[in-house]
Amino acid sequence: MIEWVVQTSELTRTYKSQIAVKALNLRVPEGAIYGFLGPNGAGKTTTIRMLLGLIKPTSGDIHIFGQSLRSHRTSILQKVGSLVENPSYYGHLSGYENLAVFARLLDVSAERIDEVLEIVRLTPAASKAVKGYSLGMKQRLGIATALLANPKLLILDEPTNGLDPTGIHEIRELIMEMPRQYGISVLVSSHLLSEIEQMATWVGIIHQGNLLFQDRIETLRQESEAKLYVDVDKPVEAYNLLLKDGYEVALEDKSLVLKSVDHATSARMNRKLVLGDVNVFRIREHAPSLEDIFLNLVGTGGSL
Ligand SMILES: Nc1ncnc2c1ncn2[C@@H]1O[C@H](COP(=O)(O)OP(=O)(O)OP(=O)(O)O)[C@@H](O)[C@H]1O
Repeated sequence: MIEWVVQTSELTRTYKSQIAVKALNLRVPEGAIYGFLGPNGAGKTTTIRMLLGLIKPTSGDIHIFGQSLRSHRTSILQKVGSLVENPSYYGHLSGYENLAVFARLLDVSAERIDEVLEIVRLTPAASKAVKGYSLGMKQRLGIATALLANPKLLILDEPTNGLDPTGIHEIRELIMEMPRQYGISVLVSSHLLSEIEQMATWVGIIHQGNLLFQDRIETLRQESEAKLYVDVDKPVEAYNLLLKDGYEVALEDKSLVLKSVDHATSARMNRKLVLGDVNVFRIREHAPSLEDIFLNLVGTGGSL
């Protein structure tokens, strides 16, 4: 059975008359890298802020580690590390000194500072002033801060925003290590499908406050497997003919759609249709990309 580290029920947040997040039932499995994907303005940050107790839901519930955030807020948030928007640092202090400030607040040992610097690969730059850090280094310092108190869950809101390809790669590699090496589940938001595709094990797609898809990334990939599209003059008759003959067939926009694309099946199916007095205009194979599926869900307005 899957253990859910985050479970929301009908989570909703409105701003005046605008619904930013609509009856969200988010499920983040333990050990997952959950890619929370959606175009700008979809409701990702609003959801994340609710999960971190930074804003109150208008309605609905949040359970993290199986406990209600409302009644166990402090104990839950002690085990959650987060990076939301660009964190602010003391530019004149070094990376180490900045972490030491947080470590004192969190009552964390000096050894842990060294450990998190090592994890985010900032040890060589630990004594350098943060004002000299690149944006990628600052984001890694942000993740180091989030890791200080040994969290079981890491919540990262668009951590690669504004980074160059090298910076994006470093953050991605870092995120991918979290469940495997440190037993930390991750919820990471992004508006870039390509990014989520490369690191997530689960994906939730949000658009205009609605969760349109949520499952394992493989399930999304299966949707992009090749199918056979058959255009005929009498789609309904053809559909019934194939169905009666035991084909796994569906009717989509007047085309028959079959899962199987092997030669023998398509030849047999073609013969069946022709003998059944159906004119076959075209048999074509098509495999939608993940991008097609995403755009289909959110419409072409969604940025990728
Ligand atoms: N404080 C606020 N007051 C009014 N409306 C808000 C507020 N915060 C967010 N919204 C609105 O709620 C909707 C969801 O915004 P949100 O920031 O959660 O989206 P997002 O998916 O994180 O997008 P982005 O990637 O652009 O940050 C948007 O239409 C936004 O304008």
